[in-house]
Amino acid sequence: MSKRTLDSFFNPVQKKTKISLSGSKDAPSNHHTYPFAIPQLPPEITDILNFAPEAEGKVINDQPDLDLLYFQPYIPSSISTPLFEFLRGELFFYRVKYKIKRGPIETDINTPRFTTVFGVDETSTFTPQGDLLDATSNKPIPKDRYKTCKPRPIPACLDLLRKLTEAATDQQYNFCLVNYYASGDDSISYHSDDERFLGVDPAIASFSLGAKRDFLMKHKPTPPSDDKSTAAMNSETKPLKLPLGSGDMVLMRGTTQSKWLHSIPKRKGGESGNGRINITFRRAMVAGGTENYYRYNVGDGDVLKWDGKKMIVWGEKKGPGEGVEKEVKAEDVDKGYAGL
Ligand SMILES: O=C(O)CCC(=O)C(=O)O
Ligand SMILES: [Fe+2]
Repeated sequence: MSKRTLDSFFNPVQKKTKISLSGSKDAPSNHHTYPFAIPQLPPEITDILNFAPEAEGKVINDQPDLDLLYFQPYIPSSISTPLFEFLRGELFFYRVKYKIKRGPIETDINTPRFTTVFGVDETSTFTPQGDLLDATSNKPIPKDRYKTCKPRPIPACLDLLRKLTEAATDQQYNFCLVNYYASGDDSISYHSDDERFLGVDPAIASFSLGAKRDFLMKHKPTPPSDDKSTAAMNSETKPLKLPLGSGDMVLMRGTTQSKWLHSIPKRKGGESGNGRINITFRRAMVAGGTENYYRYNVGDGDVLKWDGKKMIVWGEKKGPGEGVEKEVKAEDVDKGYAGL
């Protein structure tokens, strides 16, 4: 039997309710699909993150079909800037280009923000070693399950936030999408995240870090009808503007996605030049969701990394640990988020 010292008798071991005790001493997250390893969050951040949410969520459901839970903030204010700096500095990003076809016309789309994504839909799970298993049989997945992408496990630094968010919102998430808006020229146009692969009335938890940006919402147009209640509702709904600050979280749930649109419009001046990160947690139900998310958030272009001042192309090394100094600018026209 081990002896207890007098000191430990008077200072009994604290019972911790932490979800994860991972700190910077643990190995970085790595996987064969990652261009480079992603460090663990430093303990200065994880220790405080366990106190989230800092504020109680406020329900916003005073308009037809709208159901939001707004945390102002969710992430304790003492760590929102360090967390923003950590994620901007340590994650890999992409500037995705793709084509859309409307009838006979093909249009080139340059996504007007930096993006990255991690996760896999409900039909598969990652082993701790990073291998994909079928979620039902627990056997390796068929080779052709993901034809257009290689799913990436959520790194520990984002998985801790995912687990905390699951507990606080009583929902489950298997995807983490990250947007980086470098300046007021970066944006996301009006869309809804109501793809079939998310199931009916999906809950989406959306975090803001860094510069304050306006989050605009408006009801989807309702088809003209003789029905009085529809006409009444069209005139009843008014657009909403949430000035999302660093650490805020908006949980969109119920019919919000099927009936409302949301956007982050371009802005001149203000804080937007300092950069903003958005993290969304979602739950995709089928393999098509996984293929969609990787296509529109990773794509097949260059890997980009923050060099302390700007995003540069990573990979073509010119010296130890350095990427080529090729600035990636927000040259894009926001032709519209396909949101397919
Ligand atoms: O940046 C935001 O707050 C919104 C991002 C968003 O709507 C999306 O990624 O679908
Ligand atoms: Fe969205």
